[in-house]
Amino acid sequence: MIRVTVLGLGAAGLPVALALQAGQVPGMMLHSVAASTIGRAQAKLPDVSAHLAQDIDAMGDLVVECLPPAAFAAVVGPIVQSGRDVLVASVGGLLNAPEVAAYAGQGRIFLPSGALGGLDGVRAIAASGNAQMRLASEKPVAGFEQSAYLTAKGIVLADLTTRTCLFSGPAREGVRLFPKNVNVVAALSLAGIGADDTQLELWADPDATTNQHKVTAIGPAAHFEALTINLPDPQNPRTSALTGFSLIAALRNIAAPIRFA
Ligand SMILES: NC(=O)C1=CN([C@@H]2O[C@H](COP(=O)(O)OP(=O)(O)OC[C@H]3O[C@@H](n4cnc5c(N)ncnc54)[C@H](OP(=O)(O)O)[C@@H]3O)[C@@H](O)[C@H]2O)C=CC1
Ligand SMILES: O=C([O-])CC(=O)C(=O)O
Repeated sequence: MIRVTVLGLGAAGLPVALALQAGQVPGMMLHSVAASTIGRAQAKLPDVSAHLAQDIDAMGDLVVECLPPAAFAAVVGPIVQSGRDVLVASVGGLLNAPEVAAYAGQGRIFLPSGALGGLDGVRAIAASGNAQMRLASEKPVAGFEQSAYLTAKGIVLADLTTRTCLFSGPAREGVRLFPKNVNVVAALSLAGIGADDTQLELWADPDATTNQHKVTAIGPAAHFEALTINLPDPQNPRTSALTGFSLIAALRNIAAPIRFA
């Protein structure tokens, strides 16, 4: 059995821990969990060993990272360095903290599709060369946080009455400015043609009730579009409910003798 540690028990991490606990990932078992404090982790999962996210010795063979982006680099780098494999929800962390990616090889880093559909087609189109890729993402206003960048652009989220473009530009810049919102474009970039050549448009819509992500990938062999319409997690509207299921699907794939690749 592969022993799994889940770091972060919010919208993404809690469903993963519960699925492991319920035996829904063949070949894997829930070993331990972490939240912002040991007490908060124990309150959510009283029967599971809880520790801090920095306590590497307490972790199992495979770690599922579901932390806020700000915690990513300091926590994930040393875990990968310790030789453990990590399935990462905060995919944008790999762009914002490239030193973490440099440790891959000591332990492996697995990337899920997260709240996005279509990365299989994206990878094939990227392999065909000469591709163009872009993502248009749209969320309810409650899915965003006011930031210095938005204020400098004259955008006050609380005042928005119409669908508004918050950002248009290269994925790398979008991930830097909106680390909690566009892990999806980080995943698209890493699966496809890279964060400098992938384009992002980010929209906030006061009337929206779903998080929508539309991938467009154009290559010499195929033209591909994938629209994912996600329901937001009820507790955390920034995060789509599909994210946790994508992590569960990724764990099943990692454990399976016959895998998608
Ligand atoms: N790849 C993708 O497509 C997507 C990725 N994401 C990303 O996934 C990550 C997790 O998102 P989500 O589940 O929505 O986040 P939440 O805010 O819902 O949950 C975060 C969890 O991390 C815990 N936490 C906070 N700080 C620490 C710390 N220092 N050590 C240990 N635990 C800590 C919190 O603890 P407590 O419960 O005590 O508050 C909480 O359980 C984020 O980076 C998010 O941007 C999100 C959506 C899609
Ligand atoms: O959950 C979503 O729809 C997308 C998201 O927050 C992210 O990619 O960071």
